[in-house]
Amino acid sequence: MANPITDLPLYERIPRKNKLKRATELVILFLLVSLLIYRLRLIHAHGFVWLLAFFCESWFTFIWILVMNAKWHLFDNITHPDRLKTRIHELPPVDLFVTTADPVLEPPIITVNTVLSLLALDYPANKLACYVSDDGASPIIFYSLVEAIKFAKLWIPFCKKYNIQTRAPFRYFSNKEFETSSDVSSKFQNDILHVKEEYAQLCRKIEAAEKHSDQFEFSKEFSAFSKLDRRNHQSIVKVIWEKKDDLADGVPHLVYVAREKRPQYPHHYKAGAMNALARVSGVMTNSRFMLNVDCDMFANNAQVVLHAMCLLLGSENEREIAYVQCPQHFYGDIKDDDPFGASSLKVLQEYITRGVGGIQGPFYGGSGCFHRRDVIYGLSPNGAMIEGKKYLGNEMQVIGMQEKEGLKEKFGCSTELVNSASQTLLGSHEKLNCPNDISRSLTIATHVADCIYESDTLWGKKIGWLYGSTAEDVLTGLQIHASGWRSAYLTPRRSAFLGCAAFTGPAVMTQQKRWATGLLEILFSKNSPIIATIKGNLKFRQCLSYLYINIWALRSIPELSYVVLPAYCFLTNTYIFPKVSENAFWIPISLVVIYNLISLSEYFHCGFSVKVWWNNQRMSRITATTAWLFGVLSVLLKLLRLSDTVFEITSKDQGGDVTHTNPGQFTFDDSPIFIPGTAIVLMHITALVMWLLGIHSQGQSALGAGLGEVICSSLVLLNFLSFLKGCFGKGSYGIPLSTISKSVALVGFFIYFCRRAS
Ligand SMILES: O=c1ccn([C@@H]2O[C@H](COP(=O)(O)OP(=O)(O)O[C@H]3O[C@H](CO)[C@@H](O)[C@H](O)[C@H]3O)[C@@H](O)[C@H]2O)c(=O)[nH]1
Ligand SMILES: [Mn+2]
Repeated sequence: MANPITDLPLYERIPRKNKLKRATELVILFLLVSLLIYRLRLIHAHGFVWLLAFFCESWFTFIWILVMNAKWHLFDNITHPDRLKTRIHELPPVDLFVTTADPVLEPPIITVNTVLSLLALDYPANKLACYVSDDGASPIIFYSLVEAIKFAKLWIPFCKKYNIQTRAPFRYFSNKEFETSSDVSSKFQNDILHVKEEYAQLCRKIEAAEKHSDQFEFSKEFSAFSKLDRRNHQSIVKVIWEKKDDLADGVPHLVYVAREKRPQYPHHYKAGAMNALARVSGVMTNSRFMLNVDCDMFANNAQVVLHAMCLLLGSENEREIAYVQCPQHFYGDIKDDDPFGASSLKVLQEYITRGVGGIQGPFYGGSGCFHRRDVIYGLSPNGAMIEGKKYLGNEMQVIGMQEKEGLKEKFGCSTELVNSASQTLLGSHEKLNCPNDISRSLTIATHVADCIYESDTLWGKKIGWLYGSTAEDVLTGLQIHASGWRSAYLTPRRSAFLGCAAFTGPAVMTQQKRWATGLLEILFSKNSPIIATIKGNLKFRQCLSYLYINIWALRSIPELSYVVLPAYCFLTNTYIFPKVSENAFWIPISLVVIYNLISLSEYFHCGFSVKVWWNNQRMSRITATTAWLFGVLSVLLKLLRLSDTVFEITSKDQGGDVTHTNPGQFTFDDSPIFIPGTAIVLMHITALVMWLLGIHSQGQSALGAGLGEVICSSLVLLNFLSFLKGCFGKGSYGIPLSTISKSVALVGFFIYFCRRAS
C-alpha cells in the first residue's frame, strides 16, 4: 500500500515558463542570419574587409546558437529537506574538502571562516569530517586551524542553539545580523557578547602569528613545519580534532593535509590537492559523499547538505545523479557597484548553468559541489567500473585477491586504500567507517599523500580529479557526463555558498585568462566534448553546451577583429555597415537594441541594477578581447610544447588592497594583458579624429565610413573607457607608461598597415 508521507518526493523538477524569452532569442537569430545574407549578397563588391566581417558575424551567430541551446529548457529543482527524516533511515556521512594554497593571497582567517561554517552545518556532527588541504604547507594555516577548533567548540553550539543562519563568524558579525535578531533575551545578548569577544581574540591571535611568522615557535606539534621549503617537503597530515563519540552533536573531525611536494614531480595544482584529499579521507572516514569548496567559499546556508541529499538520495535507485553543483555566489558590495563584472557570473549561472541543468546537468564548477565517491573512483551509471569490471552497487559482494591486485594498479599500492576503494565500489562503504578512530590511520594517510604514490596509477587520468587543464573542475565533470551520468543543480533560496570575487583589474584578468586557457585545453585534449559525444555518452546538446564554454578563448579572435574593423574603416574611408538609406541599416541597430534589452532583463531578474548591467557588458567586452586572447596564446605555447599552462591563484585579501578607496574604478598593473585594451582605445580615438579631419586614404568604394561605423566605434570607446581613464590615472588606477608606449607602437603599426592596404 502506498504511504502518503514516505511517497512524497524529496525534490521536484519544475520547468520555467520562458516562451517570451525563447521568442526574442529567435528574433535575434533571425536578425543575425539576415545580416549574414545581406553581407553575402554584397560581398563581391567589397573584398577582404567584408569577408572578415562576414567571418566574425558567422561566428557570433554560431555562438548565439550555442547560447540558445544551453538556455532553452530552464528548470528549478525544489528540494524538501523536511521530508528526509521520513524517507531516509540514516543520513549518509559526508567528507568536506577545503583547499588553500597560499597564506598571503588567501589569508588564513578566510580559510578559518570557511572551515567554521562547514563544521557548524545542520547535519549530524558524527557524519561529517572536514579535511583542509594546504598547498602552501604553512604553519600559520595549521596554527589558525588549531586555534579555530577551540573557538568552534563555542561557536557551533551557539549557532545551533539560536539557529544562526550565517555560520561564518566574520560575515555574521559584519552583517550585524544579531542586532536585528528577534531574540532579545538577556541570555542571548550575553552569549553573543561572549562569542564575539572570543572571535575577536581568535582574529588577534591569527594576525599576530602572521605578523611574526619569522619568529614562529616550531616546538611540539609544529616541528614538522620547521625549516620547511613549501616546494620541497614531505607530507604532513595532522588530526587537529577527532570526534571520539558517535553522537550527532559536538564538533566534527578536522584534519590538516599538506601533501608532499618535490620539484621533480608535477603537483597538478588544485586537482592534485583534491586527489590527495580523496585518498587521505579514503583511509580515514571514506564517506560516500564529498563536498568540495575553495577556501573562500563558506557555507552560507546551514542546511545545504540536507538540500543536496534530497537530490542525491531522492532519485530513482540513486544511480542517476553523479554530483550536485551549487552556484558560485559572492559576498560583499557587488550589488551596487561591480566594476569587474562578478555579477555576470551569477547571471551566466542563472541562465546557462540552469539551462544545462535541463539537459544532462550543470558543469562541475570546482567549488560548492557534492560528489559521490564511487563516481569519482570511476564507477559508471550502470555499475561497471573502468575497464569493464562489473561491480553492482548496493549488493554486498566479496572481492577476490585477483580483483584487489587490479585495484592496486588503479588506486596505488596502499592495501588500506584499496580496501576502502573496493568497499566504496561495492556500495558498502558504511562498513569501513570508523568515525571514532581516525588517528589510527595517520601513518597510512601520510603515505597516500606522497608524490610517488600516484606513479603508475590511474589517479588524475581516469580516477579522481583529472590532470591536464587549469580548469580541472570542468574537465572532471565532463568525464563524468561522458560516462553517462547526469548532474543536478541546487539553488536553495538562501545562497548555498558565498565566496570572494576577484576585485582588482589584474586579478580578474588573470582569472579569466586561466579559465579561458583551461577550458580551451580541454577542447584540444583527448577528453574533448566532441570525442565524448562520438565515443562516449555525452548527449549532443550537452556537448554544444560544453563547447560554449570551451571556446571562450577562441572567441577573442573574432571579437578583436570586429572591434578593429570600424577603426580600419575610418583610416581607409571604407564601410562595413549598411548605409542609413538602406533598409538593412536597421538590422544591426535592432540587433544591438534587442540583444541589450534581453541581457538587461536578465540582470533585472537576478536583482541587479542598470549600472551593474552596464559594468558587466563593458567587462565582457574587455575580457573577451584581452584576457581570453592571452588564453589562446598560452594554449598555443602549450600545444607547441614551449611552455606549460599554470594555475595562478586569485588573491582573496580584500583588506590590504588600495581599490577600497575607490571601489568603482578599474585598476591595472604592468602585465602585457592590458596592452590590447589600451591599443583599442588609442586606435579608435586616432582613427575617428583622422577621419573627421579628412586625413585618410581613399577607400576602394565611392562611399566612405558613415553613421554605422561611428555608432560602432562610439560603442567600442564607451566599453573601453576605463582604459582611456587609465592612461591618465595614478598608481594602480593608471596604466604604466611602458604599456602605453607598446600600445602606441601597435597603433602606429596598424595605421601604417591601413595606409599600405588601401
Ligand atoms: O596549486 C594550487 C592552486 C590552487 N588551489 C586552490 O584552488 C582553489 C581555487 O583557486 P582560486 O585562485 O580561488 O581560483 P578561482 O578562479 O576563484 O576558482 C575557480 O576556478 C578554478 C579552476 O580554474 C577551480 O579550481 C575552482 O574550484 C573554482 O572556484 C583555491 O581554494 C586554491 O587554494 C590549490 O589547492 N592548489
Ligand atoms: Mn576563488
